[in-house]
Amino acid sequence: MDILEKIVLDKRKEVALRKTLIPVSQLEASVLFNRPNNSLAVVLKNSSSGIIAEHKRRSPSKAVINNSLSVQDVATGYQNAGVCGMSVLTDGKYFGGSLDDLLTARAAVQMPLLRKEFIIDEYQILEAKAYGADVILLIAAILTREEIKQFSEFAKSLDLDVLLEVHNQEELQKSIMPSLDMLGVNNRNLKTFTVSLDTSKSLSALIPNDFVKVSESGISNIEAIKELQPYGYKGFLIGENFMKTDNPGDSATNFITSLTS
Ligand SMILES: O=C(O)c1ccccc1NCC(=O)[C@H](O)[C@H](O)COP(=O)(O)O
Repeated sequence: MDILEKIVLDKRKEVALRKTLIPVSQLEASVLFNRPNNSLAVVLKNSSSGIIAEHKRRSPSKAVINNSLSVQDVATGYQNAGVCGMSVLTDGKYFGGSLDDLLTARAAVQMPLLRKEFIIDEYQILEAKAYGADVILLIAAILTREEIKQFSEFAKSLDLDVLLEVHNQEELQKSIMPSLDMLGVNNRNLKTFTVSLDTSKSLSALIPNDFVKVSESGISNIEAIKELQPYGYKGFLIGENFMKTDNPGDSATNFITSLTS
């Protein structure tokens, strides 16, 4: 069983339990539920840096990255750095995150927030909206084409952006549909945990121009971004490279300054 299969197995149990604790009516009554969307896709289209900075305490590939920072400080630091949006990992078991992290980030900043989660049920999309997200992630490797269609259309009906993530050509080809805003190519091989920018490069030509292209994982220097920009990438999701430092906001500031100067 690979890591995604393990995560999904646990996620099904977790979501079943969460549904018994917080009914849909309570999520829909959240003050954030009617908040207008701040579109990450629109911000990325108009940005010269395209940085989406992630809050990531730990991961299956790297164990602990940084456990000692407040989400509020990280979010404020990223916003001050001028990133286009922030990704907040909300999975607890494998990444040490939570929906409260998303809520804390939402209270601290106005920029677009991505709920980084392993979505396998519409209920999690309602949670994303209720806790202040602007964007959801759908992972093609764990969903059928029918589920991608159902979940992305449901997200659009709630005024959320949709980032669809793929790892290979097969996942990409089954996923293309008009209810997606952004197509993300994940450079991390989830069987070996190795990262290669070649994944983003080789899939770029297969992504129709209607979608904002995002490259995810393993981006640790500005040279990587300069290498990917000619392939049409407008968004770059960076986690560990910022989170492994004592001050992710300052690290993002220095990164963006070198990239845009
Ligand atoms: O990061 C992992 O080890 C991981 C393992 C299994 C599933 C997903 C995983 N990561 C989620 C992400 O997509 C990354 O956190 C994100 O792209 C940032 O990556 P990085 O800049 O390499 O921290």
